[in-house]
Amino acid sequence: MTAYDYDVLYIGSGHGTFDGAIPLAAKGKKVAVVEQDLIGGTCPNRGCNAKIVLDSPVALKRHLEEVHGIVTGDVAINWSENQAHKHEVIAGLPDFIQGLLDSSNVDILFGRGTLVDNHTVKVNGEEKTAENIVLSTGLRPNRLNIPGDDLAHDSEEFMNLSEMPKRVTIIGAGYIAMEFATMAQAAGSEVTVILHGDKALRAYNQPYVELVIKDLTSKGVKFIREVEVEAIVGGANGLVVRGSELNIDTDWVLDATGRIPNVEDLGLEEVGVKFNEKGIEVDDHLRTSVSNIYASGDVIDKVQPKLTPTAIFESTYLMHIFAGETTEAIQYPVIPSVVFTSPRIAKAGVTVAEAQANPDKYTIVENDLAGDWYRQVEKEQIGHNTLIFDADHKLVGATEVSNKAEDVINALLPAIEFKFGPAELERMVYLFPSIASQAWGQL
Ligand SMILES: Cc1cc2nc3c(=O)[nH]c(=O)nc-3n(C[C@H](O)[C@H](O)[C@H](O)COP(=O)(O)OP(=O)(O)OC[C@H]3O[C@@H](n4cnc5c(N)ncnc54)[C@H](O)[C@@H]3O)c2cc1C
Ligand SMILES: NC(=O)c1ccc[n+]([C@@H]2O[C@H](COP(=O)([O-])OP(=O)(O)OC[C@H]3O[C@@H](n4cnc5c(N)ncnc54)[C@H](O)[C@@H]3O)[C@@H](O)[C@H]2O)c1
Repeated sequence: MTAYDYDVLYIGSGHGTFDGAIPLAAKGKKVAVVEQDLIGGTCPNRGCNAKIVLDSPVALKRHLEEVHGIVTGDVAINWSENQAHKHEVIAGLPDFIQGLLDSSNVDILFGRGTLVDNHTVKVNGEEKTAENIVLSTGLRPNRLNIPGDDLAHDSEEFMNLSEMPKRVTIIGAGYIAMEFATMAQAAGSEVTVILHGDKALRAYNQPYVELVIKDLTSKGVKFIREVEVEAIVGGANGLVVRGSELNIDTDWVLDATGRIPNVEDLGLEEVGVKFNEKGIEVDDHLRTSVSNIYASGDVIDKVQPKLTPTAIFESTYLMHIFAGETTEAIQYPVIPSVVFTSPRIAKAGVTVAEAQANPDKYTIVENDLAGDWYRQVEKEQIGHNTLIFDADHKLVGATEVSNKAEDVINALLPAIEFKFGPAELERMVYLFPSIASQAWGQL
């Protein structure tokens, strides 16, 4: 029998790796993680955690504006203090995650990993062998291929801004564009969002997306639809974003046109691992076209949303595979998602579009939450949800736009995932008064 250096070697140290690698090593397997940058990857360092700290005063500001009169006085966000606070909260996360890896005896190999053959990875000129290899290299920002694209910035640079620029122009209308437009506006910038189509956040219920756009527009954000950006040029007074019949003077440009998989210079072609522009191709066991090489997290070409909960589920599934605890194919649970605009839009399960396309299978119930006494407590101005039931009147999908949409969708998730009927619903008792109790009361 061949002796390898490791049972499992992961390339990349994000959620696609560490949530599984730590318990796997704790079960006695010999595990290594290769990382070329900060331990923990995107989510803790330049994604979810960083973003939610910066967003916290934005959500608070909205709340204070809604109860204005009850609470008096002007509210303004001090961006440099917000930035310093973010740094305080997240700076220790790589060491914290490294501590968890160390204490489970996971070897961390700092440097860029490349495949040499199906059992060998080269890091800093040194070759390490493993019985199984997991590719968990994540995504990086797409850059528009236009003249002056080097004058634009990405989401990481936005989240490191020590001062918020006076005028911010955002290209794209996905998660990053909408969340960062919300933050920049609340921090005092004049914000313009350029859409190349006519819709933002395509995966979400469009009437709710339009409510958020209307709200941002009322605060001064400009949304310009159906424009192809052609160039970014330096002007006498900052920058100019040029598009079809459009010239926008601005100080700072965010390229938020999506994220692309890290598949280059990894040795994939040489070893025979198949991939395409959406990521690495895997089977229903997350195995690539080379049988002992797996993929996990955002780098996979998949239909599930490329989010942290998906990456955690995949790395945990692989842990069970490598520990010999399952040979079953991966069965994804219902994966919820949320856009941290203000108000938020969250969803889980069957979408409104799917339900509308299949009226024989689903019943759609729309709720205007303005009449809900609990929502009036905080004088919330925007609140709607849509619940989708199957033929047995079991909840199969939900979406909400409100300040606490993520909490409502989280509260409803067990009913969707486990297909609760009346007996189970009756036994779920929530604290009262609370948002979960109100949400549950709708079922
Ligand atoms: C601005 C932003 C906000 C986000 N907000 C949310 C949110 O609110 N909620 C949510 O669920 N998701 C959010 N996401 C998505 C979330 O961050 C990702 O889904 C998650 O981080 C994916 O984890 P991963 O392990 O697959 O990839 P990553 O965390 O990207 O990790 C990949 C790692 O691999 C390393 N690497 C790559 N190539 C090599 C190599 N050859 N050798 C060594 N190391 C290598 C990289 O340095 C990186 O550390 C956000 C993303 C961004 C960009
Ligand atoms: N709350 C969250 O969970 C959250 C927040 C931020 C990011 N993320 C994750 O990060 C990833 C990246 O987010 P994102 O917002 O960059 O991507 P996205 O795919 O959500 O949005 C990309 C946007 O860019 C537009 N676009 C594409 N090409 C363009 C072009 N040439 N010109 C103009 N517009 C163009 C698209 O129409 C779309 O509106 C997503 O996969 C998401 O899962 C999640």
